[in-house]
Amino acid sequence: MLRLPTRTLRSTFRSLSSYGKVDDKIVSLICNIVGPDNVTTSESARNLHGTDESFHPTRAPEAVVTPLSTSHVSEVMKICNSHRIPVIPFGTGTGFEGGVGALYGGVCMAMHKMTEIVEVNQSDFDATVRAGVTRHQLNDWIRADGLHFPIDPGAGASVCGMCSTSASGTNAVRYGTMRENVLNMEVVLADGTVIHTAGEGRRPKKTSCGYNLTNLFVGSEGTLGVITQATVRLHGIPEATAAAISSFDSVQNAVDTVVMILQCGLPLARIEFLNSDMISACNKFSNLQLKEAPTLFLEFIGSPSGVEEQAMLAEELCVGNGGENFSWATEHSEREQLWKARHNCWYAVKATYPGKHAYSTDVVVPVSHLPETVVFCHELAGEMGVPAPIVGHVGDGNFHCFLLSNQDDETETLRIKDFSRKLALKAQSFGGSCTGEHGIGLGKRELLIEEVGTGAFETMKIVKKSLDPLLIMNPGKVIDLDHLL
Ligand SMILES: Cc1cc2c(cc1C)N(C[C@H](O)[C@H](O)[C@H](O)COP(=O)(O)OP(=O)(O)OC[C@H]1O[C@@H](n3cnc4c(N)ncnc43)[C@H](O)[C@@H]1O)c1[nH]c(=O)[nH]c(=O)c1N2
Ligand SMILES: O=C(O)C(=O)Cc1ccccc1
Ligand SMILES: [Mn+2]
Repeated sequence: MLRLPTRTLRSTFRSLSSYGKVDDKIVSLICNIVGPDNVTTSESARNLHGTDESFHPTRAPEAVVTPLSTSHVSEVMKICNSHRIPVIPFGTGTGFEGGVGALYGGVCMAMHKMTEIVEVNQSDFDATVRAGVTRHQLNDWIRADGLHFPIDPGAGASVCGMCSTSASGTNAVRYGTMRENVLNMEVVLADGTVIHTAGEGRRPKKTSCGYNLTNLFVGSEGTLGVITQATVRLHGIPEATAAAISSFDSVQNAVDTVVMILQCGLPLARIEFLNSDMISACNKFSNLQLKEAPTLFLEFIGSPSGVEEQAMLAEELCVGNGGENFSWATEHSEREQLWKARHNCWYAVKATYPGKHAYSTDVVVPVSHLPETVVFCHELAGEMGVPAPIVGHVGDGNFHCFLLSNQDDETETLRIKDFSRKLALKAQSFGGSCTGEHGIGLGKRELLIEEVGTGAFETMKIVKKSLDPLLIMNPGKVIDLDHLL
């Protein structure tokens, strides 16, 4: 039976609610560890490291530290823990949920100088990278070996940042998310202890060895420790690839087609849905001439003949549901142009509505509920007068609705929050989740409680307090401090 913390524990926590300041003494202690070039209190560096892609309220950290090694991270953690100073890990700042803001002050642990690709085991299909390595850098390194790391959040995120948010992207329908692709991580805990979640040097493709600490830290959003190294799965670059596109006369028909294609067991590499507002933004931003209608982008991989067979079957299913303009390309440059435009959706909509604040929803539902959830989203946006470009990794039942508001218009901002909440509750009512890949951060903390229920939430609190009793790791994210004090 799970229990709330005892009264004594509660009063201890209450007395800890004020954090230590990063004064000159702390800066000089940190400087002694990492050297003067690797700690700064400059305003520009602090501002840069306090913000991500989101519109969530934020605050700059008091100092930015750039460790060069795991032992640097560990020694800095020991200082921060003993002075009760918040530590906020920072990868590349491409997150969507306000994860890097220093809400209670403290030190930003910016990982970009830990850039080593430690090893690539070509014949075992795995690689180990330090925290500053981005997914693009890893892919550039392994391409000549015929390998790739397919998890693709549009941005050039760090691999360890992706571990931290449990990221995925357009390839997840084929290759899974970070959860299925991380084999081991080195993590520095709040008190400076260094652990390897699956044991030092281990990289088995399967394991039944005790509690799954790897998946505890995947998705922990910097609230349980600093991930200093990750061992990830790699995959072979497919022999042949084809991309296809088809437009529909209604959202319903387009999304029904997705369900049908999945039910036929067609081994897709990607299947993405874009509504007409999103296509319109992409046409302008990426200089495309696509019909402004609900559209599917698809990709097939395998042998040349297998790819052709898949594309023809997909075409049949699309046409059967009223899909028009089915066209497919095997040419690398044509495919690149299409997927580049898809990955630039975020920037395309931001450019279409300059000056507006952008927010993205991230619901995911069991795929049989996808059509009604997307249609619900589309109609609710219409009713509420909210412009709503939609794009989604529909093969996983996951989609994003891009919401825009005037920064100074409080009513509009509230309307968007209300919309986002209604959509998340709808997804939860279908057995889905308020976030498929962007995380909880700041905006979805209440939805987390509704989603997992009291028992699981209390268990999460116990985990957090056990690993970080002084609550210094990225405070205020995922679980509101009020719930922990
Ligand atoms: C244009 C575009 C498109 C997309 C996306 C972004 C952008 C700008 N994203 C979101 C984003 O890329 C994703 O959340 C990444 O995992 C964030 O990685 P960063 O390295 O930028 O982490 P960032 O620095 O933004 O940090 C994110 C969170 O992780 C923590 N963190 C970072 N590094 C850590 C470390 N080493 N140890 C512990 N905690 C750490 C931070 O404290 C913070 O809470 C996304 N995502 C997605 O899943 N699917 C998608 O399709 C897209 N698409
Ligand atoms: O492109 C994606 O898949 C994203 O996760 C980012 C995003 C979110 C909402 C609208 C456009 C892009
Ligand atoms: Mn996405």
